[in-house]
Amino acid sequence: MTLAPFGTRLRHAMDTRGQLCVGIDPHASLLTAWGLGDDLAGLETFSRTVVEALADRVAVLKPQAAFFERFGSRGVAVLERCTAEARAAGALVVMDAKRGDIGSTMAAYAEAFLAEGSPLFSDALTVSPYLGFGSLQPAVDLARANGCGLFALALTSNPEGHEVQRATGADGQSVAQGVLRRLAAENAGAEPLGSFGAVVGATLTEAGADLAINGPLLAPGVGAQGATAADLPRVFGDSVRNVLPSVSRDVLKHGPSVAALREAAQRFVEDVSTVTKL
Ligand SMILES: O=c1ccn([C@@H]2O[C@H](COP(=O)(O)O)[C@@H](O)[C@H]2O)c(=O)[nH]1
Repeated sequence: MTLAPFGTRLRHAMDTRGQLCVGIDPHASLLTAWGLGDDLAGLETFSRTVVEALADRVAVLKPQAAFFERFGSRGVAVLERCTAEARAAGALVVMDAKRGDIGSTMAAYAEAFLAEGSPLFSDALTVSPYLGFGSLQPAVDLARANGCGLFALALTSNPEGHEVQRATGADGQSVAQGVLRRLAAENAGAEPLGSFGAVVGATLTEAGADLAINGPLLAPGVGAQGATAADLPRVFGDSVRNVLPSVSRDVLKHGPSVAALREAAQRFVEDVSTVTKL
């Protein structure tokens, strides 16, 4: 099946369901808080419950691959089911695996997540451009061919990211600005929204970079890391309509009640809507 471009599908999802991505991060502490074991059965119940609660109503679900991989191949099998079920229920899935490598290895990573028929096929993948933006070309090509998207790490939500991302490159611009410029080039002419997004933390004091990339801006850091919806206009300025705020723990802590998970997500959707519609 040929998918419409990811940017088009994401714009529609954000306009109809609201600008929110909920992360599926099965921390050991959350499994325990939900009364589950920190084991494979707990992982399966946790991820199934989140998908049941939210996949038919939030725009995007973002499984954090690391929390599944810690259980080895059987954890990855849970991730496969979770991804397929979330997509079947209507959510877009952004796989948070932060892949980045060179040449044929990058191509293999891209095939793992962005080739139709792959067990982990996702609507978009987070990628690291810090082996050089050009090293992501196999993923850019496959994403474009298959109606998928990428989110490249530009200005991450953690303070440690600054030493690399704010460093000045040979062209006198910050390294992050260079990543944003390359994303803008990939999105040139795309309507209503390009498919090649940036990760820009909602925790930043200010962006300090031009975020007008004609693509989505995935904004982790809302909730447990301290940012709120009220911070979004300050960080994202005129690009706030293209922001996809991402919350994991601050929604997930309301489980295992399906109703409570839904209420928590809905509160974030409404908070975000208040600031993006100004
Ligand atoms: O800059 C980044 C990039 C990715 N993340 C990921 O998002 C979630 C955040 O979880 P919370 O519980 O809402 O803090 C997690 O999977 C991170 O790996 C990020 O936080 N910052």
